[in-house]
Amino acid sequence: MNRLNLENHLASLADLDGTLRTLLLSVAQSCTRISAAVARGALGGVLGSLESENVQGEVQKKLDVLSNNLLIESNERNGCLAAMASEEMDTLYPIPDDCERGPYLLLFDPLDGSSNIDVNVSIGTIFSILRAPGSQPAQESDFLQAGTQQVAAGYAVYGPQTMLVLTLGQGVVGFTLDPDSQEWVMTHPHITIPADTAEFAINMSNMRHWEAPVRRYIEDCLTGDTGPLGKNYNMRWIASMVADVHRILMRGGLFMYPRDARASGKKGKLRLMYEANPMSMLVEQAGGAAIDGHIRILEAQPDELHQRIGVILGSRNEVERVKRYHQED
Ligand SMILES: O=P(O)(O)OC[C@H]1O[C@](O)(COP(=O)(O)O)[C@@H](O)[C@@H]1O
Ligand SMILES: [Mg+2]
Ligand SMILES: [Mg+2]
Repeated sequence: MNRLNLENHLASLADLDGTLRTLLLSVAQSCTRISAAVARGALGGVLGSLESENVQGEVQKKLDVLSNNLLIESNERNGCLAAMASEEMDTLYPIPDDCERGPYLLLFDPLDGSSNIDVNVSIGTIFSILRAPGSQPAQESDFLQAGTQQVAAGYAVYGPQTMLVLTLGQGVVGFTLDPDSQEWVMTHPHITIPADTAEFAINMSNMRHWEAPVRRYIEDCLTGDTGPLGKNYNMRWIASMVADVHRILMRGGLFMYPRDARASGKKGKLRLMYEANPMSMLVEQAGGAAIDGHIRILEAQPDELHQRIGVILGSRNEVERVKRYHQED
């Protein structure tokens, strides 16, 4: 069989800047290493929590920190980066003085779906790449660029198969990690999201805190074929954004982690820079849409590195309907 791997695919893109190519291979290499740690699970002593909390007050799992360290280790010496930023680090990570610096910024959620680590359910790594504005040394403000400025975004999902899903702004492609050769083999050359769906994903336990437009939409879905949407809906909630978004990229659907009335939910739960932006770029590039309720997520102007945002993304017609419900509210 003639197999196209990630390296050959990137080499075939004539316009791709060589530094960006090196960076993408280096990020993919970090994901290969994280995948190996995830697969060892209890045998590798990687399950369970640490005593520490991250800047957002969340208890860190061993794998959150391990994955963060692997990403730093694999990427600080590749000569591609001015700095990195992560869910698990309070502020930016500057490239050390003894390493060559490069023109890009790398942001990541090293381990997404932390509550699923210890129960052997799909988890992942999400990443976003921006251009560094050029100031040396890099500053936190360099990262505060709208999602439209991303030059690449993607994720690895550690599930029944390990996959890497990537966009460089010209469609979405998917690779599967061959467990024998440890190669990322292209298995999904043109990922697209159908415009319509009859499947939604939301944490229903938060229903009493939702804003009216979200409540209205879900009530319409639950009414089924006798209600205004005229069809019966199914529901899925994995509680790993990476796995829920992966399902949507594979077969369509609507994913929502909306803002809600709780003190902790007023700004949304998911983080703009390393969760919402990269996933929104992937979803848009696959023909879907991504909004915070009112505006396109990719146009949100970030004020801080760990900023949160409401997220509604997936099949285009369904996202438009939820947007309309927000406008009518
Ligand atoms: O447990 P909840 O409230 O359903 O939240 C689940 C959401 O939180 C997240 O786990 C947040 O990401 P982290 O695990 O990286 O903190 C998302 O992946 C997921 O969609
Ligand atoms: Mg996450
Ligand atoms: Mg995380």
